Amino acid sequence: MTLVAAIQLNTGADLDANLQASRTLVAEAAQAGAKLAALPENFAFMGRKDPDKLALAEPEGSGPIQQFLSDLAREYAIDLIAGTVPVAVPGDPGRVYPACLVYGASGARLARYDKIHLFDVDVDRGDHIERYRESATIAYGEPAYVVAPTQAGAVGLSVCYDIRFPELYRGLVQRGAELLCIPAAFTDRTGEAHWEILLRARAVENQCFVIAPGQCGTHASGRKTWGHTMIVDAWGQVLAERAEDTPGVVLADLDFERLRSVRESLPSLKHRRL
Ligand SMILES: O=C(O)CNC(=O)[C@H](CS)NC(=O)CCC(=O)C(=O)O
Repeated sequence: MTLVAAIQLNTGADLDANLQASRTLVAEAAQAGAKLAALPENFAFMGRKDPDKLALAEPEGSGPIQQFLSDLAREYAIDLIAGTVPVAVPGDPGRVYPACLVYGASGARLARYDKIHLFDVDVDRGDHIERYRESATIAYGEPAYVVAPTQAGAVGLSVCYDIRFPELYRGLVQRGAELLCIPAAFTDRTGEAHWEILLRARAVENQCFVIAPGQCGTHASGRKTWGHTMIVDAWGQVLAERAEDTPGVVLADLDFERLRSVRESLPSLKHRRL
């Protein structure tokens, strides 16, 4: 059994306050005995306007956000999956990579995955359309399957809108993933309709645990996110979920023997013909 934590945040436009909130909840997770904690997409910053984050872009491997993450992992001896960090795009000051970075308990960086699918979507809110054009300020990650070795096993990395592209997760499970991480800032509208069903489907079809830390509440832009941070098992059961629309820690004990018994008794991953 391995205790893991998904951290729900309501990230605002004050970097220091956001890092402080992340620290407090990672500390709470570590004190509860979690071996791994996962922070949501954009945990460090959500500004009034999409381009505001460009000012925080850090070169790969250095900068205050990455230093904070490395220190935090080491200080609490916990593996840390950092939703997304704005990493500079060489030669393009107008966009950042949405990088999901993983740190080990020693503070060393274990993996980097850049979000592949960008949310260029018009969300129909009944009386008006809410327009998202993520690719205007975000650079596409190069398609890749990234599996990070952690204290909670092999973790397949993805971010938010990626959840709608099941082929990514099939590739991750074929490369050994037993836990799928989906840090998110889902819209309240699409979240209500699709969040739980998509998370549980990815868990069932890939026979993996799913850990999905989300943003919640209203942000500086006026947009609302869905919250409902959850951890799901390989049978599709929700092991733990945050019901409150406020920041907090969601904990679950992952039983990897049970995962293996699910894969043995219902060997759908071995029955694939395509
Ligand atoms: O709203 C914000 O400011 C923050 N949101 C995000 O950073 C990202 C990119 S816009 N959100 C998603 O990918 C939502 C996906 C989603 O909601 C879906 O697939 O339905």
